[in-house]
Amino acid sequence: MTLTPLVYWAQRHEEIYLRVELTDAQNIAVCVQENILRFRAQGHGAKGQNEYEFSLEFFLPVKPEERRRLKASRHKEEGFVSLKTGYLFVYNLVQFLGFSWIFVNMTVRLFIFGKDSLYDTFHTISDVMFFCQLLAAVEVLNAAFGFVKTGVFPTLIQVSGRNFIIFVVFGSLEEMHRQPVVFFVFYLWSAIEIVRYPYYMLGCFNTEWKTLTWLRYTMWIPLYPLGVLAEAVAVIQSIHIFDETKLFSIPLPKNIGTSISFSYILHIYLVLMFLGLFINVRHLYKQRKRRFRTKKRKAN
Ligand SMILES: CCCCCCCCCCCCC/C=C/C(=O)SCCNC(=O)CCNC(=O)[C@H](O)C(C)(C)COP(=O)(O)OP(=O)(O)OC[C@H]1O[C@@H](n2cnc3c(N)ncnc32)[C@H](O)[C@@H]1OP(=O)(O)O
Repeated sequence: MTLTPLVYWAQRHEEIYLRVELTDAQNIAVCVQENILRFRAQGHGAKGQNEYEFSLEFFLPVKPEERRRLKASRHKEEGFVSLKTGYLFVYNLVQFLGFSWIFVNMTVRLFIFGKDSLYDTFHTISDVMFFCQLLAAVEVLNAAFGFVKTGVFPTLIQVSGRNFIIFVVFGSLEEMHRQPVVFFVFYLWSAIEIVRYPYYMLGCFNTEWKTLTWLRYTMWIPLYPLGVLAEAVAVIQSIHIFDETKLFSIPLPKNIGTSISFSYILHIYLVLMFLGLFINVRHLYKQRKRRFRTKKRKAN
């Protein structure tokens, strides 16, 4: 008589996770033909040491590339997966706490001090923002090493774009510290992150909260163009300061001229910014379509 092991089923977006309750499993045979998955192995299950098998019929055929992933997800990888999940969860939690502190602090200060709070955002918030944005560089590595299913380039654009603004435009010019534009840039950045990171945290446990998913894939529509616009204002405001202070200017040999102002780089950066905006808006639009298309299909 064939014995059937306990099989746990979990499902998210376009993936199905099956956990077969067998310890010391050996001679594992898993195959997927069209929409049927067959499993057989020897191991210790509910009826002791035995041979166990089961087959499952899916609603639709399994994509060939998904079958490969299925074969690869064996015992040895489980430890790595839980380590990766733990690492991602802690990373997302730290970022969530950092950006929540920024957002709440700025909101409370706005209510208490009104317009005056716009002028000292840099002094009250910049340390935590420096920390969170430096840490965000990890996201490029996460994408590059395949820890998360996302493109390296959009992440690189996002992280380097923000870090250029915070470290070069704001950080190096004291004259920029008291500009209200700092408030708008920091507020727009943190508004999206207090939604994005909890969304990822839930994702680490294959869980989702529909309202949060909707917010994650919708809020960028007004926030991203506004954020880039605020950053462009900051860059434009800094141009004459770089010209006057000659900070970061490139000295030239005497017979050619004095120096090349850093403001030339800023003009090029302004163009890159709108190119970056276009690339990332297109990326986020695709992610949104993918997410909501999957959902609609499931609902039908
Ligand atoms: C070569 C350098 C050139 C430099 C040029 C510079 C030009 C600069 C121009 C641009 C300047 C931008 C400045 C920024 C402004 C602002 O931020 S304004 C405020 C509004 N901003 C936003 O809305 C953008 C927020 N940021 C993002 O959304 C991301 O950073 C992103 C890279 C743009 C898109 O994220 P992405 O990861 O690709 O998409 P998701 O759908 O969220 O994720 C895909 C899947 O990956 C999983 N995942 C991702 N990260 C994590 C994680 N940390 N932990 C766990 N899981 C993660 C995620 O769950 C998804 O998986 P599934 O759910 O299974 O699909």
